[in-house]
Amino acid sequence: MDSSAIQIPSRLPLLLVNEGVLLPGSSVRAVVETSRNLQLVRSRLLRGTSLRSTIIGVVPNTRDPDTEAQELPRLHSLNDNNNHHHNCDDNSCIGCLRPSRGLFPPDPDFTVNGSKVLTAKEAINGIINSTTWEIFDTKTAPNTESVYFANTRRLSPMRFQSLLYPVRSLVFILICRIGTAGIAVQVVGSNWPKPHYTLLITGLCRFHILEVLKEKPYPVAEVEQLDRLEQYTNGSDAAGELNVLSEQFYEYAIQLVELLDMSVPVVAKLRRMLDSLPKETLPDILASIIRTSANEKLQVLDAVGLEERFKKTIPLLVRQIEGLKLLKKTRKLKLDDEKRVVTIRPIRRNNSISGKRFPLDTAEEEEDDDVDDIIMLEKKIRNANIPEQALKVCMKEIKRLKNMPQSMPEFVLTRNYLELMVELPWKKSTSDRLDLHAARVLLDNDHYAMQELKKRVLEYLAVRQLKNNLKGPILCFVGPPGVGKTSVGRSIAKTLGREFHRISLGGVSDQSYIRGHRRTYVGSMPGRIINGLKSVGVNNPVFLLDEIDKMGRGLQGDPAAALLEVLDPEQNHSFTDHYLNVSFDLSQVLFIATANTTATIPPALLDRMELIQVAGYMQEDKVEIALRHLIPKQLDLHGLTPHHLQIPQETTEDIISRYTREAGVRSLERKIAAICRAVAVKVAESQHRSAKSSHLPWLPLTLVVVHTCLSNTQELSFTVNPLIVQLMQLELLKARNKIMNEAGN
Ligand SMILES: Nc1ncnc2c1ncn2[C@@H]1O[C@H](COP(=O)(O)OP(=O)(O)OP(=O)(O)O)[C@@H](O)[C@H]1O
Repeated sequence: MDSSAIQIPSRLPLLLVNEGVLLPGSSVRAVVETSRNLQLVRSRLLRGTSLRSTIIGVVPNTRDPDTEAQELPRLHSLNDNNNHHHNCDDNSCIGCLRPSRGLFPPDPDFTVNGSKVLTAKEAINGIINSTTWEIFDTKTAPNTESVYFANTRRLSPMRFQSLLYPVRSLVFILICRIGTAGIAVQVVGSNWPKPHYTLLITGLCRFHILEVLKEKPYPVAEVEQLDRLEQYTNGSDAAGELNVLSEQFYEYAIQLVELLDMSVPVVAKLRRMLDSLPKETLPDILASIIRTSANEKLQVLDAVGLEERFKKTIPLLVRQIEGLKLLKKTRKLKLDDEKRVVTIRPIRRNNSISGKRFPLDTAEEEEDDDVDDIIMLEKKIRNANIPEQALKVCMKEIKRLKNMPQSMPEFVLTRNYLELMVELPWKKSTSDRLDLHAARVLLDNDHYAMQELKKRVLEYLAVRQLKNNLKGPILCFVGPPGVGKTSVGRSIAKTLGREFHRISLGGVSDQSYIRGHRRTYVGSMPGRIINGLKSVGVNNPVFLLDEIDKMGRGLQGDPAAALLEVLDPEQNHSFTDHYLNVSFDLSQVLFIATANTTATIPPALLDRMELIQVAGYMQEDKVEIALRHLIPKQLDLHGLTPHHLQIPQETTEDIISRYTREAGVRSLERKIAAICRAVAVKVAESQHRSAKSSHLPWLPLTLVVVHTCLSNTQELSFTVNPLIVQLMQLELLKARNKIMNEAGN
């Protein structure tokens, strides 16, 4: 920005900023939430209509008081006698430099000259170096009139010295009165958590406060614009040195840019700026770009003289260049080390991958890892036995992935898709164990009764044994809840030695549940069939489509229609999931469906299935099922053994007749589980005692217990290990009484 062309108003409203330093030619965001600053935004920036009204003076390192009642920090402490920060009786002391930037509290980190008492020479050198200090003769004339050298920057060093030498007992006070005039290019307001504005301000030029005109509702000051071109070009003495400095600075700036990655747009822009902008503006711009502390920026801001500004920024620039060089070197060493150690990863960067390098941060490392990952993924795809058509699609996607920046959301989507493709069991299957005799034994062991169903299942298995690739009917078990339809499905998988996967269809009303979403959807996923195949890891599992009669039909398509394709042996060898978008052969999958009724199954679906009715059980069947299957199963599930709990046949009958009313045995199983839980608690409590009293003989004790674990308080009899009885205090009492009575009789 050519500051010579800028003419700022002579009166500027002041924005007091405690954090951040705005340098001419750069932009900062400032949060405005204090009283005077808020007033400035509201009455000046938001109301003003002209371009001039958007120009404000930004005074750095100055805290605006929270309320208007509090006093404004001194922006211009010309008449301050008390600022002398120590009582100096030393005759050799001609003055003190207060290391504050003039405003309160003093900034302890500001160490231009330190807070020490200066010798005359030091003081003069200090003053000559800085063009922004004020000199007070505190003893002779402590008032504003005494500010004789207020605007010292215009004085040549020689003249300055001659003015200083005759003066004794001076106090030098460094006052921050340099600010940056800036244009507020954006104002964003919010009321949460409290009213505040965020301003985006672009710096125009430095200014110098001459006088604060008013303090309320916001400070306005008479200012003098500082950055003017004639200041740079005039003064032929300095021009030679200035030229050298500016050339030197330019070279360093070029060096810095060369260390950065030109493919990053901001860097390319900076490179162009270096050539097109007047060299005088570069220190400010670069100081705001490179890594500098707030204090360093303040020092650059204070350096009104161009020579001084170059001198202040060159070391900062050099420091940044050295830092970048070191970073590059260490990164290179690290890469070399990796190459040496990991010999199995010879290709670190595929030529076809457009390398986007960000040497300033860790992006490069991350990207390298990513490139490795993609190469690994490609390898996995090639080894995954994927059919030709699907492989083509995968390779196309891999190609896209390589050219895609990893920050793109699609990168993750494509990667997930490819990982699914790798994981799918395209050609992986288990070999069937088709031994009819063993199958019969297994089915009998797992399930009592169900003769009709078992017969049909065995027939089905027999046909499969004879004809291996049977495009068989889909079995559908229909019967009331809890009659063992699901568990027979599981047994069939076990008999065949296949993986088992249950897909619950109850309440499903969206066809994407079966067939997946198209990948264009946000959060798209494959359907349950493909998901199931991925989780079992083989292409010939037993899929149990549970509750097929309870599918709904919603706005998102009919899931039953999607199932038609899945269940039709003529079609399902090329089932296409929307997410996958390539066909998958489902012909090896054994589908079994279950339903409570056929009334709600769509006819087209019904037509594709062979129905096997499973009737409800009689009381005797239930007792047998409980004794043979449910009680041992529940004991096992609760970590109990018959040593802990025995439920006699009469009790089981009692539970069935008094506590359950159902066609199946699910409720019966729940009651048995409730009893097991109650006993399990006692067993757990007795564990520490059991070690001591394990020698106790088993007593065949019939105990009458009122089991609260059952829903009402009918009396049931169980045979429980006396060890547990000991802990069931109430019950124990009753048991003792009973034994006593029996003994008495
Ligand atoms: N004949 C049987 N032999 C052994 N256990 C059985 C028998 N019938 C049912 N069960 C048991 O009953 C419980 C419930 O069975 P399952 O969940 O298979 O019922 P379902 O008919 O699928 O019910 P729903 O229609 O509600 O899904 C299971 O623990 C199962 O082992």
